[in-house]
Amino acid sequence: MTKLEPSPRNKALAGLAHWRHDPQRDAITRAFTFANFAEAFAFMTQIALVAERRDHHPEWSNVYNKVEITLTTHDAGGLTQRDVDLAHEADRIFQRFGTRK
Ligand SMILES: C[C@H](O)[C@H](O)[C@H]1CNC2=NC(N)=NC(=O)C2=N1
Repeated sequence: MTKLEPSPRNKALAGLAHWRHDPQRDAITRAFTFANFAEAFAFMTQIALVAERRDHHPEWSNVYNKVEITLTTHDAGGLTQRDVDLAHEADRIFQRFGTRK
């Protein structure tokens, strides 16, 4: 998997409104907020299963009801389609949590 060139990358970023791109690392980050820790951890569990199935894993942190996810492809040294796909999957999973504040 090769790094996305600027033009396709910017096109992909336009479809990921809640994610911010760090050009230094060529990584994308989004913070997710939930009603409580149980919801946040349930979200993480679902992401973890997808990540393991795809062999593509997030950098993330959790503080109580917040989960911050950073996606980049370590093998490629930057953003690839795998990150874009996982970001969309995270957005889709998040939509199923109706209890967020
Ligand atoms: C050996 C294994 O397939 C690789 O190390 C995978 C695992 N998960 C990964 N996850 C991410 N985000 N980037 C990678 O380059 C990556 N590589």
